[in-house]
Amino acid sequence: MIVTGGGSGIGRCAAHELASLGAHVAIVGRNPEKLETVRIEIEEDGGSVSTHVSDIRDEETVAATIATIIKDHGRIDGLVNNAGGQYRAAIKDITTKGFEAVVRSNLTGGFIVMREVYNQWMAEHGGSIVNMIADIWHGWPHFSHSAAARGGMFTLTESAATEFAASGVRVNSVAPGSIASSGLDTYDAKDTEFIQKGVSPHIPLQRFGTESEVSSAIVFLLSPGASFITGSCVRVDGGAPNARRGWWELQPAENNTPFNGFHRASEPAILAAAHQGEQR
Ligand SMILES: CCCCC/C=C/C(=O)SCCNC(=O)CCNC(=O)[C@H](O)C(C)(C)COP(=O)(O)OP(=O)(O)OC[C@H]1O[C@@H](n2cnc3c(N)ncnc32)[C@H](O)[C@@H]1OP(=O)(O)O
Ligand SMILES: NC(=O)C1=CN([C@@H]2O[C@H](COP(=O)(O)OP(=O)(O)OC[C@H]3O[C@@H](n4cnc5c(N)ncnc54)[C@H](OP(=O)(O)O)[C@@H]3O)[C@@H](O)[C@H]2O)C=CC1
Repeated sequence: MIVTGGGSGIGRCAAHELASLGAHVAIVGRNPEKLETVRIEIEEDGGSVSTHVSDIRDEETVAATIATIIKDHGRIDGLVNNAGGQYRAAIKDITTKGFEAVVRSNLTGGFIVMREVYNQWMAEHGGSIVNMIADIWHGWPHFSHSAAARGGMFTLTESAATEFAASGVRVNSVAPGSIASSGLDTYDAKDTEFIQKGVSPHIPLQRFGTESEVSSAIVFLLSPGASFITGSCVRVDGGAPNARRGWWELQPAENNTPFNGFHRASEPAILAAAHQGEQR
């Protein structure tokens, strides 16, 4: 199994879960120290793991990395195309260079990895691919570059599912909403406040999700349990896109307690609690 972005957050969690189920996990990322830390963790737990330093935007390195994984481990049954990220900015402030950096990170890079895995292995042998996107439905203000890229990845997933089906390759996407992953630590206090005040009040399940809640969707889609699922998107978002004006009047009274003008899910304690659940 390959997990890009396996050195932290959701990717790290998925790598742990896949290794605990008996898979060899090849984790890919730019930062060798992060990968090394996860390698040690997985090996301490008795799992099998290899680390591969590669920027998913660098076509040559990606092609070489996939070739190395096949040479060393003999097969690629699954790909978790998870690496990515973005910074917060209004459209008016996004430079062309910044827009392209985010699109390359969240669309072009994932495309390159998926194409190489398919061409070098899965076209002949089958497999399963999970592409990570985000809660982009109805747009993603202040993250528009990422929304544009993830929207592309959503339809790329649908196209690939049809093109690759005859080769026995399933391709699905997972769309996390607000997840209390280590990835949120890459945002500064102003961004975190924006996320808490602007986003969490609109989550019907009243909290951020956890890394393991996203991982379990990924692992399910990779598994034979999902053998008739391809071209689908599993949302892991606490119902956020379905919340509409007036939705919280439907909540039991004890859940319906706005916090400083915002819903109680915006309390830092809630975020901290979700984080705490993910500590090893
Ligand atoms: C409500 C939202 C809830 C949050 C939900 C989402 C959560 C997550 O996704 S968690 C994952 C978070 N992790 C990350 O985002 C880390 C990965 N991100 C990055 O690596 C960068 O953001 C990247 C995608 C832009 C890629 O960075 P890099 O390859 O290192 O690119 P450069 O640093 O060379 O930047 C190129 C260009 O991009 C512009 N830019 C980059 N960062 C910023 C910034 N913080 N603010 C404004 N502009 C930025 C900028 O134009 C850069 O060019 P230069 O100015 O010439 O450096
Ligand atoms: N947490 C959330 O709320 C949400 C997360 N997502 C997405 O889920 C995925 C996982 O995020 P999460 O675990 O939260 O955050 P993290 O920042 O912890 O994970 C992102 C990983 O991607 C790797 N990465 C980023 N860019 C590249 C690149 N160009 N080449 C190789 N590796 C790269 C990083 O490793 P390194 O630094 O070593 O390169 C890092 O390990 C990301 O795509 C993220 O945007 C989507 C919606 C919501």
